[in-house]
Amino acid sequence: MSTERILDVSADADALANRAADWFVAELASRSGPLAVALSGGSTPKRLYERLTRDPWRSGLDFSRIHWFWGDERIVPADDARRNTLMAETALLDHVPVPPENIHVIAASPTTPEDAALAYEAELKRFYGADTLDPERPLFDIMLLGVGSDGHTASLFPGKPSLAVRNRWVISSEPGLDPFVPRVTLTFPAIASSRAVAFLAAGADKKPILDKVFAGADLPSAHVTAAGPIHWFLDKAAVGE
Ligand SMILES: O=C1O[C@H](COP(=O)(O)O)[C@@H](O)[C@H](O)[C@H]1O
Repeated sequence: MSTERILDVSADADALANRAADWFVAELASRSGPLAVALSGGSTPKRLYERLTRDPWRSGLDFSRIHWFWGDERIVPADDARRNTLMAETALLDHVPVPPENIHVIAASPTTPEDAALAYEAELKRFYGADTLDPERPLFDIMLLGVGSDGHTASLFPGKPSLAVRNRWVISSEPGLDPFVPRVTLTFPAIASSRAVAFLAAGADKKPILDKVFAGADLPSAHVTAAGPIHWFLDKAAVGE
């Protein structure tokens, strides 16, 4: 299991999105067979998603092979602007030739968070073809993550019992930060079953929490592991001079 960090610092959020898009396409190009990507919500990945609808990135992706999942979701109605799915559809999935069966959405309300989590775990197990994660065969090819101002990632919030869950792939979780709506999140073991993880964080408001993460603070985003290195796509404002 890798905890190696690779830092990639760009001039600004637009340059960061270009770097992350180059990396995303190159990562998937090196793999054969069906591909699994877990998307995150948040402001920074939106720019990456928009890049992937345009060349040169778009023509570098074989959309028939890519399956799209989410690392976490807000359990609100499907048309609620707080849905991570809605953001990814609007920025990316509505504009590219994705077979509908390749989009694996976490259920919206009125499904309860626990039912949504159980159904998503079953969906992931069906896709993976087993009930147990094999460290030699990661579930995801790419896992995209963000870091909140409190150090949370996906919907794994500091101090919450969800951080200790090892026997589930997907759970319902309580928010520790706005928006205070019920959430569903992958657990640490499911996130760790990724060939490559990329965190995206831009802007000066991320600097205080990134300073803590890189100083080794006990925060969810600092505890992510993966089969391969953990890439951090950042901009200069987020790291300071
Ligand atoms: O609530 C969430 O926040 C994190 C971080 O988002 P950001 O806008 O501060 O970058 C995000 O990664 C997660 O998917 C989302 O549900």
